Amino acid sequence: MSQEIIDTVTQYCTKNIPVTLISQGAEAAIFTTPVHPYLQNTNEDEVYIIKYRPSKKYRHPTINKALTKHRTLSESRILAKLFQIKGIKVPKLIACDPYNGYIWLEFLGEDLPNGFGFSNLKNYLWMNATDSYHDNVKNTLVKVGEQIGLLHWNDYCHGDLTSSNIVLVKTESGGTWEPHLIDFGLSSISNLVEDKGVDLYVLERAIISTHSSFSDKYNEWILEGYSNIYKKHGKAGNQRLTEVLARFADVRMRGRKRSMIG
Ligand SMILES: Nc1ncnc2c1ncn2[C@@H]1O[C@H](COP(=O)(O)OP(=O)(O)OP(=O)(O)O)[C@@H](O)[C@H]1O
Repeated sequence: MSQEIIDTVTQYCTKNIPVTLISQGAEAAIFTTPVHPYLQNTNEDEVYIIKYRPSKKYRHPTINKALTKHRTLSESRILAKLFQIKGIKVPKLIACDPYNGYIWLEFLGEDLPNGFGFSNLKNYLWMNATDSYHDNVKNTLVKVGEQIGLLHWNDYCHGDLTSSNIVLVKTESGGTWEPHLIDFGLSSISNLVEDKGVDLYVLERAIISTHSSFSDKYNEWILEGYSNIYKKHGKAGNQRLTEVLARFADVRMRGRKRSMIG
């Protein structure tokens, strides 16, 4: 399966654009390339992301085409709009070919020291497991909450908010990390508290499942950052925050009941 996808992408990109597969999920295959699609590269160390949505064998070709186009366009539109919103950090959209299912993006993140892997939130928390309550960890998690708060305040919902979909980028000074959100394949524009509550619940579950010993504190810090954003908007902000948090508690309760009943 993988080789077939690599061949398709290699052929599409031509030999002028070398690609390396770095991840293959349920929806898409992710490649890196040193080549920008329409600018002359000035820096040989540049890396870009190519996200390709392969067609599914079990789907009718017409449905495949329609879904590929719809999902590729939807993710690109949301990324382009989010990039315009002050404070929200997402990868830059560089190019999009909705008919063939390709998105070209800015590459974010780096390898963490000591073999802890790529700098997503999940690996970062593993890296800090021996000093979990350090101020740096708190600052990072509060900033994660702020990113989600900004997203929700602007009525966007992520739809797949796991700790792997939060990439940490080192600040210029090198001492701290700036969380960026990636993978908007399931995202939507939504003012429903239900969608926001589900986003918060999905991330809470992701943190509990991979970092259970410290998850209470971690989730508290994320909510602290989230609340900071809403509280900046005075009475209206506080009211909307109360509604989202109430629904979040409700979603959590439903989740518990479901796992008890099975
Ligand atoms: N802009 C980016 N910069 C750096 N790495 C990225 C970027 N976009 C994606 N990746 C890497 O590729 C992985 C998969 O990307 P993404 O989540 O967008 O694809 P996906 O197919 O929807 O994934 P999945 O099906 O696993 O949810 C990410 O977890 C990340 O490691």
